Amino acid sequence: MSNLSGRVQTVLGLVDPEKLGRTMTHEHLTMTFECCYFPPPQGDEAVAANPFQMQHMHWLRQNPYSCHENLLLQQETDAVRDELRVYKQAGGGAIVENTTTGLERDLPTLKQLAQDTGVHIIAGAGYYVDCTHSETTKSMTVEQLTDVIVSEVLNGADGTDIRCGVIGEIGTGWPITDSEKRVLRATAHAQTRLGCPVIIHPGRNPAAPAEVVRILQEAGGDIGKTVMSHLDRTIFDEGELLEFAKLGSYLEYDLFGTEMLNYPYNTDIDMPSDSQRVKTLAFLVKEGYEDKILVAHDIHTKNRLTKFGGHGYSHILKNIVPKMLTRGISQRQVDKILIDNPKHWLTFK
Ligand SMILES: CCC(=O)NCCS(=O)(=O)O
Repeated sequence: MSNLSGRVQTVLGLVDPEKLGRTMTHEHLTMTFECCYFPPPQGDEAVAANPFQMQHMHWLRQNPYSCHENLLLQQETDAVRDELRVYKQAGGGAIVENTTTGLERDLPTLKQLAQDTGVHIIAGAGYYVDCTHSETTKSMTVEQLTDVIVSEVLNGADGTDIRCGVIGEIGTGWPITDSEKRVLRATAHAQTRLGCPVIIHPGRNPAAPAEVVRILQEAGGDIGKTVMSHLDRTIFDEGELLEFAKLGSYLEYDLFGTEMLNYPYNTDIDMPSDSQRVKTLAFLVKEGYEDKILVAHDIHTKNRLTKFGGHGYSHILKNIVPKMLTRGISQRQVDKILIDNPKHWLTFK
């Protein structure tokens, strides 16, 4: 048994899982999303170049990826620090920071934020989607990728001694590329060696989550200790959702606060509203999946910070939980979703 067993690994070291409290399992505190820049609608170039004005707030919410400056969350560490203090006051205890290689992960900043705010921060190991894989990453074998991921958890990442406490978010697209498949296999191998939590970013297709699970399973991964992120923009049909849920992963609704008409990365997708998300959670609870649900905001652009008129990291605690309680989800079930499920997922075997 390793010294990680039965513990959660934060950027400040190992902690007793009981200490986490309410946990958002999919956030970003410092990163860049330049890899996913999407050109603005024709005629909107001037707004995109000068977005942070009151009269442009609605445009920015509808077109968050069409403005370079909005994608640079790493410029807002002071605002994020203030927000984490608000999150703590609102009853938050921990945050899983999902920034992996390809998104400019910054572990020293995460460590400083944890020290400054008292919020437990758990950092992510591994690689984001294919378009961010370097030539070196693309040329690595599964064994080499596994060694890197294991080392990020056991020794520290990016030349620091700051250790990651989860693998992910591991990025995959649709269809899943060869390089992404190698990273998935390495993730499963590393998970077998470490007994650690894994979290996946699936492609934007209803078949994508199950295909990822198939690849992980074939490589020996522990699906019961794996989170499937972004289900809110991926699986819409209730029957398909229940089919996927049967595979045994955690089911994460992590885009709370995101409401947009035209989702640029796949215009066939209708991004749900927060009310629709709550309805889906109530459905999953009714179907017996209360032990498998996780929630978060996945803040990854500036406009979602309260400094820029956004909902911030406390939106779920302040606004969504009261709504859940009026839609058939009990306080005990809310506590499972916010406290118990994250704790069980994050604890090393
Ligand atoms: C890095 C943040 C991220 O990948 N978020 C998911 C965005 S989306 O695929 O749901 O649009």
